Amino acid sequence: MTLALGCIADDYTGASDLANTLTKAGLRTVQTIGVPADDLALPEVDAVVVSLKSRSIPADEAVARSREAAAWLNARGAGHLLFKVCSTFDSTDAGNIGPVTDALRADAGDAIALVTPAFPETARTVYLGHLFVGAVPLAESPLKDHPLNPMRDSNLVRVLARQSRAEVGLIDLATVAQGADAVSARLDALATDGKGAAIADAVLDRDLAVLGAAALTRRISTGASGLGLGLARALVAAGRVAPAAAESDLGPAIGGPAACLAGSCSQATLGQIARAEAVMPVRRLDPARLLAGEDEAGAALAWAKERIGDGPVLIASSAGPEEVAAVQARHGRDAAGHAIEAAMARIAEGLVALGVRRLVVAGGETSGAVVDRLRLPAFRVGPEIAAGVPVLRTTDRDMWLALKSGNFGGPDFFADALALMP
Ligand SMILES: Nc1ncnc2c1ncn2[C@@H]1O[C@H](COP(=O)(O)OP(=O)(O)OP(=O)(O)O)[C@@H](O)[C@H]1O
Ligand SMILES: O=C(O)[C@@H](O)C(=O)CO
Repeated sequence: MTLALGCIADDYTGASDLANTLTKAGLRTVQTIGVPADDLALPEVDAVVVSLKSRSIPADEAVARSREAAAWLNARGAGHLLFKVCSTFDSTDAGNIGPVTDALRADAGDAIALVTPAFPETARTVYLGHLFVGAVPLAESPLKDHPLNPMRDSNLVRVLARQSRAEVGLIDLATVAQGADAVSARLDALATDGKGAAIADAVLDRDLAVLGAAALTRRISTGASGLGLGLARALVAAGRVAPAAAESDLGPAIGGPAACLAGSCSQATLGQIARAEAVMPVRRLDPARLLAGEDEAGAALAWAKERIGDGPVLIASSAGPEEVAAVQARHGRDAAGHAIEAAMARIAEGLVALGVRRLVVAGGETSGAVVDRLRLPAFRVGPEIAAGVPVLRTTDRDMWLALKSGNFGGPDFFADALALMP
Protein backbone atom coordinates (compact mmCIF):
# COMPACT_ATOMS: atom_id res chain seq x y z
CA MET A 1 0.00 0.00 0.00
CA THR A 2 1.39 3.43 -0.97
CA LEU A 3 -0.52 6.24 0.64
CA ALA A 4 -1.04 9.56 -1.10
CA LEU A 5 -1.89 11.12 2.25
CA GLY A 6 -1.16 10.08 5.82
CA CYS A 7 -3.12 11.79 8.59
CA ILE A 8 -2.64 11.95 12.33
CA ALA A 9 -5.73 13.22 14.16
CA ASP A 10 -5.56 14.46 17.75
CA ASP A 11 -8.99 13.07 18.63
CA TYR A 12 -11.42 10.45 17.35
CA THR A 13 -14.31 12.67 16.31
CA GLY A 14 -11.90 14.96 14.51
CA ALA A 15 -10.51 11.91 12.74
CA SER A 16 -13.93 10.84 11.48
CA ASP A 17 -14.62 14.42 10.42
CA LEU A 18 -11.44 14.33 8.33
CA ALA A 19 -12.13 10.82 7.00
CA ASN A 20 -15.56 12.06 5.91
CA THR A 21 -14.09 15.09 4.12
CA LEU A 22 -11.42 13.03 2.33
CA THR A 23 -13.98 10.41 1.29
CA LYS A 24 -16.31 13.07 -0.11
CA ALA A 25 -13.40 14.55 -2.04
CA GLY A 26 -12.78 11.18 -3.75
CA LEU A 27 -9.99 9.66 -1.61
CA ARG A 28 -10.52 6.06 -0.51
CA THR A 29 -10.01 6.47 3.21
CA VAL A 30 -9.86 4.33 6.35
CA GLN A 31 -9.88 5.60 9.93
CA THR A 32 -7.81 3.57 12.38
CA ILE A 33 -7.97 3.78 16.14
CA GLY A 34 -4.44 4.37 17.35
CA VAL A 35 -1.41 3.23 15.39
CA PRO A 36 -2.54 0.01 13.71
CA ALA A 37 -1.02 -3.34 14.55
CA ASP A 38 1.13 -4.54 11.67
CA ASP A 39 -1.25 -7.45 11.01
CA LEU A 40 -4.38 -5.24 10.73
CA ALA A 41 -5.92 -6.00 7.34
CA LEU A 42 -6.73 -2.76 5.56
CA PRO A 43 -8.36 -2.34 2.16
CA GLU A 44 -6.45 -0.61 -0.65
CA VAL A 45 -6.80 3.10 0.16
CA ASP A 46 -5.44 6.53 -0.77
CA ALA A 47 -5.47 7.91 2.77
CA VAL A 48 -5.30 6.57 6.31
CA VAL A 49 -6.41 8.70 9.25
CA VAL A 50 -4.75 7.46 12.45
CA SER A 51 -6.93 8.57 15.37
CA LEU A 52 -5.04 9.48 18.52
CA LYS A 53 -6.43 10.75 21.80
CA SER A 54 -3.67 13.31 22.13
CA ARG A 55 -5.42 16.68 22.29
CA SER A 56 -5.54 17.00 26.06
CA ILE A 57 -2.65 14.85 27.30
CA PRO A 58 0.84 16.06 28.35
CA ALA A 59 2.71 17.51 25.36
CA ASP A 60 5.61 15.05 25.51
CA GLU A 61 3.20 12.11 25.30
CA ALA A 62 1.32 13.72 22.41
CA VAL A 63 4.62 14.20 20.58
CA ALA A 64 5.68 10.59 21.18
CA ARG A 65 2.37 9.14 19.95
CA SER A 66 2.25 11.43 16.92
CA ARG A 67 5.79 10.44 15.98
CA GLU A 68 4.87 6.79 16.23
CA ALA A 69 1.87 7.39 13.94
CA ALA A 70 4.06 9.34 11.50
CA ALA A 71 6.57 6.49 11.39
CA TRP A 72 3.78 3.98 10.60
CA LEU A 73 2.38 6.21 7.84
CA ASN A 74 5.84 6.94 6.40
CA ALA A 75 6.56 3.22 6.31
CA ARG A 76 3.52 2.93 4.01
CA GLY A 77 4.94 5.54 1.67
CA ALA A 78 2.77 8.49 2.72
CA GLY A 79 3.46 11.29 0.27
CA HIS A 80 2.42 14.00 2.73
CA LEU A 81 1.48 14.03 6.43
CA LEU A 82 -1.41 16.12 7.75
CA PHE A 83 -1.61 16.66 11.50
CA LYS A 84 -5.40 17.08 12.00
CA VAL A 85 -6.31 19.49 14.79
CA CYS A 86 -9.63 21.00 15.79
CA SER A 87 -11.21 23.68 13.61
CA THR A 88 -11.53 25.75 16.78
CA PHE A 89 -7.79 25.22 17.50
CA ASP A 90 -8.52 23.48 20.83
CA SER A 91 -5.27 23.62 22.79
CA THR A 92 -3.65 25.38 25.73
CA ASP A 93 -0.41 27.30 26.19
CA ALA A 94 1.16 23.93 27.10
CA GLY A 95 0.21 22.43 23.70
CA ASN A 96 -0.37 20.25 21.92
CA ILE A 97 -0.64 21.78 18.44
CA GLY A 98 2.70 23.62 18.70
CA PRO A 99 4.86 20.85 20.18
CA VAL A 100 3.52 18.16 17.81
CA THR A 101 3.89 20.40 14.74
CA ASP A 102 7.47 21.31 15.79
CA ALA A 103 8.36 17.63 16.21
CA LEU A 104 6.77 16.33 13.00
CA ARG A 105 8.34 19.17 11.02
CA ALA A 106 11.79 18.52 12.45
CA ASP A 107 11.49 14.77 11.74
CA ALA A 108 10.34 15.47 8.18
CA GLY A 109 13.22 17.90 7.57
CA ASP A 110 10.86 20.74 6.59
CA ALA A 111 11.91 24.29 7.44
CA ILE A 112 8.38 25.53 8.03
CA ALA A 113 4.86 24.14 8.45
CA LEU A 114 1.68 25.63 7.01
CA VAL A 115 -1.00 25.70 9.73
CA THR A 116 -4.70 26.55 9.32
CA PRO A 117 -7.85 25.42 11.17
CA ALA A 118 -10.10 27.08 8.56
CA PHE A 119 -13.12 24.94 7.57
CA PRO A 120 -15.62 27.24 5.85
CA GLU A 121 -18.23 24.48 5.50
CA THR A 122 -18.64 24.60 9.29
CA ALA A 123 -18.17 28.39 9.43
CA ARG A 124 -14.59 28.36 10.72
CA THR A 125 -12.66 31.05 8.84
CA VAL A 126 -9.29 32.67 9.40
CA TYR A 127 -8.58 36.28 8.48
CA LEU A 128 -5.31 38.04 9.31
CA GLY A 129 -4.56 35.15 11.62
CA HIS A 130 -7.77 35.61 13.63
CA LEU A 131 -10.10 32.61 13.83
CA PHE A 132 -13.83 33.25 13.49
CA VAL A 133 -16.48 30.75 14.60
CA GLY A 134 -19.55 31.73 12.64
CA ALA A 135 -19.86 35.49 12.87
CA VAL A 136 -17.80 35.98 16.04
CA PRO A 137 -14.10 35.80 16.90
CA LEU A 138 -13.05 32.55 18.61
CA ALA A 139 -12.65 34.26 22.01
CA GLU A 140 -16.26 35.47 21.91
CA SER A 141 -17.66 32.09 20.79
CA PRO A 142 -18.90 29.33 23.14
CA LEU A 143 -15.36 27.90 22.93
CA LYS A 144 -14.33 30.48 25.55
CA ASP A 145 -16.09 28.16 28.06
CA HIS A 146 -14.73 24.81 26.82
CA PRO A 147 -14.33 22.45 29.81
CA LEU A 148 -10.76 21.39 28.96
CA ASN A 149 -9.27 24.16 26.79
CA PRO A 150 -11.10 27.48 27.08
CA MET A 151 -10.14 29.54 24.00
CA ARG A 152 -9.72 33.16 25.09
CA ASP A 153 -7.44 34.55 22.33
CA SER A 154 -8.61 34.68 18.70
CA ASN A 155 -5.19 35.57 17.26
CA LEU A 156 -3.74 32.21 16.25
CA VAL A 157 -0.29 33.57 15.47
CA ARG A 158 -0.08 34.50 19.16
CA VAL A 159 -1.79 31.30 20.34
CA LEU A 160 0.55 29.05 18.34
CA ALA A 161 3.66 31.06 19.27
CA ARG A 162 2.93 30.60 22.98
CA GLN A 163 2.99 26.82 22.62
CA SER A 164 5.77 26.41 19.99
CA ARG A 165 9.52 26.39 20.09
CA ALA A 166 9.41 27.88 16.60
CA GLU A 167 8.54 31.49 15.80
CA VAL A 168 5.24 31.83 13.97
CA GLY A 169 4.42 33.95 10.90
CA LEU A 170 1.30 34.76 8.86
CA ILE A 171 0.24 34.01 5.29
CA ASP A 172 -2.46 36.60 4.75
CA LEU A 173 -5.49 36.38 2.50
CA ALA A 174 -3.97 38.76 -0.05
CA THR A 175 -1.15 36.26 -0.56
CA VAL A 176 -3.54 33.31 -0.69
CA ALA A 177 -5.54 35.15 -3.37
CA GLN A 178 -2.41 35.14 -5.58
CA GLY A 179 -2.33 31.34 -5.69
CA ALA A 180 -0.26 28.36 -4.55
CA ASP A 181 3.07 29.60 -5.90
CA ALA A 182 2.71 32.86 -3.97
CA VAL A 183 1.88 30.95 -0.79
CA SER A 184 4.83 28.63 -1.30
CA ALA A 185 7.14 31.62 -1.89
CA ARG A 186 5.81 33.27 1.28
CA LEU A 187 6.52 30.06 3.22
CA ASP A 188 10.12 30.14 1.94
CA ALA A 189 10.48 33.82 2.88
CA LEU A 190 9.10 33.24 6.38
CA ALA A 191 11.43 30.25 6.84
CA THR A 192 14.41 32.39 5.78
CA ASP A 193 13.25 34.89 8.40
CA GLY A 194 13.50 32.17 11.06
CA LYS A 195 9.83 31.21 11.31
CA GLY A 196 9.03 27.50 11.81
CA ALA A 197 5.26 27.73 11.31
CA ALA A 198 2.82 30.02 9.52
CA ILE A 199 -0.87 30.51 10.19
CA ALA A 200 -2.61 30.71 6.81
CA ASP A 201 -5.79 32.70 6.21
CA ALA A 202 -8.74 31.08 4.40
CA VAL A 203 -12.35 32.18 4.19
CA LEU A 204 -13.67 30.29 1.15
CA ASP A 205 -13.29 26.74 -0.13
CA ARG A 206 -11.28 28.04 -3.07
CA ASP A 207 -8.66 29.33 -0.58
CA LEU A 208 -8.34 25.78 0.74
CA ALA A 209 -7.45 24.41 -2.69
CA VAL A 210 -4.65 27.00 -2.93
CA LEU A 211 -3.37 26.13 0.56
CA GLY A 212 -3.59 22.40 -0.18
CA ALA A 213 -1.49 22.78 -3.33
CA ALA A 214 1.08 24.89 -1.45
CA ALA A 215 1.16 22.47 1.50
CA LEU A 216 1.86 19.57 -0.88
CA THR A 217 5.20 21.16 -1.73
CA ARG A 218 6.31 20.22 1.84
CA ARG A 219 6.29 16.95 3.78
CA ILE A 220 3.92 17.99 6.58
CA SER A 221 1.18 20.46 7.39
CA THR A 222 -1.21 21.09 10.27
CA GLY A 223 -4.89 21.90 10.01
CA ALA A 224 -8.53 20.91 10.29
CA SER A 225 -10.71 19.20 7.70
CA GLY A 226 -10.63 22.30 5.51
CA LEU A 227 -6.93 21.77 4.85
CA GLY A 228 -7.71 18.08 4.32
CA LEU A 229 -10.16 19.12 1.60
CA GLY A 230 -7.53 21.37 0.03
CA LEU A 231 -4.92 18.60 0.08
CA ALA A 232 -7.39 16.09 -1.39
CA ARG A 233 -8.30 18.46 -4.21
CA ALA A 234 -4.65 19.18 -4.91
CA LEU A 235 -3.81 15.45 -5.00
CA VAL A 236 -6.61 14.80 -7.48
CA ALA A 237 -5.68 17.86 -9.59
CA ALA A 238 -2.04 16.70 -9.71
CA GLY A 239 -3.15 13.23 -10.87
CA ARG A 240 -1.66 11.62 -7.75
CA VAL A 241 -5.07 10.16 -6.84
CA ALA A 242 -7.81 8.93 -9.21
CA PRO A 243 -11.01 10.13 -7.54
CA ALA A 244 -13.29 7.34 -6.33
CA ALA A 245 -17.02 7.52 -5.62
CA ALA A 246 -17.81 7.52 -1.91
CA GLU A 247 -18.79 4.07 -0.62
CA SER A 248 -22.55 3.98 -0.39
CA ASP A 249 -22.91 0.33 0.62
CA LEU A 250 -21.04 -0.57 3.78
CA GLY A 251 -22.75 -3.92 4.18
CA PRO A 252 -26.06 -5.41 5.30
CA ALA A 253 -28.35 -3.92 7.93
CA ILE A 254 -27.43 -4.68 11.53
CA GLY A 255 -30.56 -3.61 13.38
CA GLY A 256 -31.15 -4.27 17.06
CA PRO A 257 -30.96 -1.90 20.02
CA ALA A 258 -29.55 1.60 19.61
CA ALA A 259 -28.16 4.14 22.07
CA CYS A 260 -26.65 7.62 22.25
CA LEU A 261 -24.04 8.91 24.71
CA ALA A 262 -23.23 12.60 25.21
CA GLY A 263 -20.24 13.93 27.16
CA SER A 264 -19.80 17.11 25.18
CA CYS A 265 -20.87 20.29 26.99
CA SER A 266 -20.93 22.39 23.81
CA GLN A 267 -23.95 24.59 23.14
CA ALA A 268 -24.75 22.55 20.04
CA THR A 269 -24.81 19.26 21.96
CA LEU A 270 -26.85 20.73 24.82
CA GLY A 271 -29.47 21.81 22.27
CA GLN A 272 -29.42 18.40 20.54
CA ILE A 273 -29.99 16.59 23.87
CA ALA A 274 -32.95 18.85 24.62
CA ARG A 275 -34.43 18.06 21.20
CA ALA A 276 -33.84 14.31 21.62
CA GLU A 277 -36.03 14.35 24.73
CA ALA A 278 -39.04 14.59 22.43
CA VAL A 279 -38.22 11.30 20.64
CA MET A 280 -36.33 9.05 23.09
CA PRO A 281 -35.89 8.55 26.83
CA VAL A 282 -32.98 10.66 28.16
CA ARG A 283 -31.04 9.94 31.35
CA ARG A 284 -28.84 12.70 32.75
CA LEU A 285 -25.91 11.56 34.87
CA ASP A 286 -25.31 13.49 38.07
CA PRO A 287 -21.61 14.46 37.95
CA ALA A 288 -21.56 15.41 41.64
CA ARG A 289 -22.78 11.93 42.65
CA LEU A 290 -20.48 10.27 40.12
CA LEU A 291 -17.45 12.17 41.45
CA ALA A 292 -18.46 11.35 45.00
CA GLY A 293 -17.99 7.69 44.06
CA GLU A 294 -21.68 6.72 43.64
CA ASP A 295 -22.38 4.09 40.95
CA GLU A 296 -23.97 6.46 38.44
CA ALA A 297 -22.84 4.28 35.53
CA GLY A 298 -24.44 1.17 37.01
CA ALA A 299 -27.66 3.06 37.71
CA ALA A 300 -27.73 4.42 34.15
CA LEU A 301 -27.23 0.91 32.75
CA ALA A 302 -30.04 -0.48 34.85
CA TRP A 303 -32.23 2.39 33.57
CA ALA A 304 -31.21 1.62 29.97
CA LYS A 305 -31.83 -2.12 30.34
CA GLU A 306 -35.49 -1.48 31.10
CA ARG A 307 -35.98 0.71 28.04
CA ILE A 308 -33.58 -0.46 25.32
CA GLY A 309 -36.00 -3.05 23.95
CA ASP A 310 -38.52 -0.34 23.12
CA GLY A 311 -36.25 1.98 21.11
CA PRO A 312 -33.13 4.14 21.35
CA VAL A 313 -32.08 5.77 24.63
CA LEU A 314 -29.73 8.67 25.35
CA ILE A 315 -27.46 8.99 28.39
CA ALA A 316 -25.75 12.36 28.94
CA SER A 317 -23.33 13.90 31.41
CA SER A 318 -23.43 17.20 29.54
CA ALA A 319 -24.12 20.38 31.49
CA GLY A 320 -23.99 24.14 30.97
CA PRO A 321 -20.96 26.35 31.78
CA GLU A 322 -21.98 27.20 35.38
CA GLU A 323 -22.53 23.57 36.36
CA VAL A 324 -19.29 22.51 34.66
CA ALA A 325 -17.39 25.29 36.46
CA ALA A 326 -18.85 24.22 39.80
CA VAL A 327 -17.86 20.55 39.28
CA GLN A 328 -14.37 21.54 38.16
CA ALA A 329 -13.87 23.93 41.08
CA ARG A 330 -14.65 21.09 43.47
CA HIS A 331 -12.78 18.20 41.79
CA GLY A 332 -10.29 19.76 39.36
CA ARG A 333 -10.72 20.04 35.59
CA ASP A 334 -8.80 16.95 34.51
CA ALA A 335 -9.97 14.70 37.35
CA ALA A 336 -13.61 15.59 36.66
CA GLY A 337 -13.21 15.09 32.91
CA HIS A 338 -11.46 11.73 33.26
CA ALA A 339 -13.91 10.37 35.82
CA ILE A 340 -16.88 11.28 33.61
CA GLU A 341 -15.18 9.83 30.51
CA ALA A 342 -14.46 6.60 32.42
CA ALA A 343 -18.13 6.36 33.43
CA MET A 344 -19.22 6.90 29.83
CA ALA A 345 -16.82 4.18 28.64
CA ARG A 346 -18.22 1.77 31.21
CA ILE A 347 -21.76 2.60 30.16
CA ALA A 348 -20.86 2.00 26.50
CA GLU A 349 -19.41 -1.39 27.37
CA GLY A 350 -22.55 -2.26 29.32
CA LEU A 351 -24.78 -1.13 26.46
CA VAL A 352 -22.91 -3.33 23.99
CA ALA A 353 -23.29 -6.23 26.43
CA LEU A 354 -27.05 -5.49 26.31
CA GLY A 355 -26.93 -5.95 22.53
CA VAL A 356 -26.46 -2.37 21.31
CA ARG A 357 -24.85 -2.39 17.85
CA ARG A 358 -25.85 1.15 16.80
CA LEU A 359 -24.10 3.74 18.94
CA VAL A 360 -23.88 7.53 18.64
CA VAL A 361 -21.33 9.38 20.80
CA ALA A 362 -21.07 13.16 21.20
CA GLY A 363 -17.74 14.71 22.18
CA GLY A 364 -14.18 13.98 21.12
CA GLU A 365 -12.69 12.99 24.48
CA THR A 366 -15.86 11.06 25.30
CA SER A 367 -15.69 9.22 21.96
CA GLY A 368 -12.04 8.42 22.60
CA ALA A 369 -12.82 6.86 25.97
CA VAL A 370 -15.74 4.87 24.53
CA VAL A 371 -13.99 3.57 21.42
CA ASP A 372 -10.90 2.58 23.43
CA ARG A 373 -13.01 0.66 25.91
CA LEU A 374 -14.81 -1.17 23.10
CA ARG A 375 -11.43 -1.99 21.48
CA LEU A 376 -12.54 -1.07 17.97
CA PRO A 377 -9.51 -1.14 15.63
CA ALA A 378 -10.69 0.69 12.49
CA PHE A 379 -13.69 2.07 10.60
CA ARG A 380 -14.91 2.33 7.05
CA VAL A 381 -16.57 5.63 6.24
CA GLY A 382 -20.22 5.76 5.20
CA PRO A 383 -22.76 8.47 4.39
CA GLU A 384 -22.58 11.93 5.96
CA ILE A 385 -25.07 12.62 8.76
CA ALA A 386 -24.14 16.30 9.07
CA ALA A 387 -21.14 18.38 8.00
CA GLY A 388 -18.11 16.74 9.58
CA VAL A 389 -19.90 13.63 10.89
CA PRO A 390 -20.11 10.39 8.86
CA VAL A 391 -21.66 7.06 9.70
CA LEU A 392 -18.88 4.58 10.52
CA ARG A 393 -18.85 0.80 10.28
CA THR A 394 -16.30 -1.16 12.27
CA THR A 395 -13.98 -3.33 10.19
CA ASP A 396 -13.81 -6.23 12.66
CA ARG A 397 -17.48 -6.73 13.68
CA ASP A 398 -21.03 -5.70 12.79
CA MET A 399 -21.48 -2.35 14.47
CA TRP A 400 -22.50 1.14 13.39
CA LEU A 401 -21.07 4.20 15.10
CA ALA A 402 -21.23 7.95 14.79
CA LEU A 403 -18.61 10.00 16.62
CA LYS A 404 -19.79 13.59 16.72
CA SER A 405 -17.53 16.54 17.40
CA GLY A 406 -19.14 18.54 20.17
CA ASN A 407 -20.03 21.53 18.03
CA PHE A 408 -21.22 19.71 14.94
CA GLY A 409 -24.63 18.53 13.75
CA GLY A 410 -28.11 20.00 13.33
CA PRO A 411 -30.72 20.29 16.09
CA ASP A 412 -32.04 16.73 15.53
CA PHE A 413 -28.61 15.16 15.23
CA PHE A 414 -29.23 12.08 17.39
CA ALA A 415 -32.35 11.04 15.47
CA ASP A 416 -30.70 11.95 12.14
CA ALA A 417 -27.72 9.71 12.96
CA LEU A 418 -29.80 6.69 13.98
CA ALA A 419 -31.88 7.04 10.82
CA LEU A 420 -28.71 6.31 8.79
CA MET A 421 -27.78 3.21 10.80
CA PRO A 422 -30.04 0.41 9.52
N1 LIG B 1 -21.14 17.84 33.65
C1 LIG B 1 -19.83 17.90 33.40
N2 LIG B 1 -19.01 18.61 34.21
C2 LIG B 1 -17.67 18.67 33.96
N3 LIG B 1 -17.07 18.07 32.92
C3 LIG B 1 -17.85 17.35 32.11
C4 LIG B 1 -19.25 17.23 32.30
N4 LIG B 1 -19.75 16.44 31.32
C5 LIG B 1 -18.72 16.10 30.55
N5 LIG B 1 -17.56 16.63 31.02
C6 LIG B 1 -16.22 16.48 30.47
O1 LIG B 1 -16.03 17.50 29.50
C7 LIG B 1 -15.19 17.02 28.47
C8 LIG B 1 -15.90 17.23 27.14
O2 LIG B 1 -15.00 16.96 26.12
P1 LIG B 1 -15.41 16.24 24.77
O3 LIG B 1 -14.16 16.26 23.94
O4 LIG B 1 -16.04 14.93 25.02
O5 LIG B 1 -16.51 17.20 24.16
P2 LIG B 1 -16.23 18.46 23.20
O6 LIG B 1 -14.93 19.08 23.56
O7 LIG B 1 -17.45 19.29 23.20
O8 LIG B 1 -16.12 17.74 21.81
P3 LIG B 1 -15.03 17.95 20.66
O9 LIG B 1 -13.68 17.72 21.26
O10 LIG B 1 -15.39 16.91 19.68
O11 LIG B 1 -15.24 19.34 20.18
C9 LIG B 1 -14.90 15.56 28.75
O12 LIG B 1 -13.66 15.43 29.42
C10 LIG B 1 -16.07 15.20 29.67
O13 LIG B 1 -15.81 14.10 30.51
O1 LIG C 1 -12.28 20.18 13.47
C1 LIG C 1 -13.27 20.05 14.17
O2 LIG C 1 -13.95 20.99 14.60
C2 LIG C 1 -13.63 18.68 14.62
O3 LIG C 1 -13.22 17.73 13.69
C3 LIG C 1 -12.94 18.39 15.90
O4 LIG C 1 -11.79 18.03 15.91
C4 LIG C 1 -13.70 18.63 17.14
O5 LIG C 1 -13.19 17.86 18.18
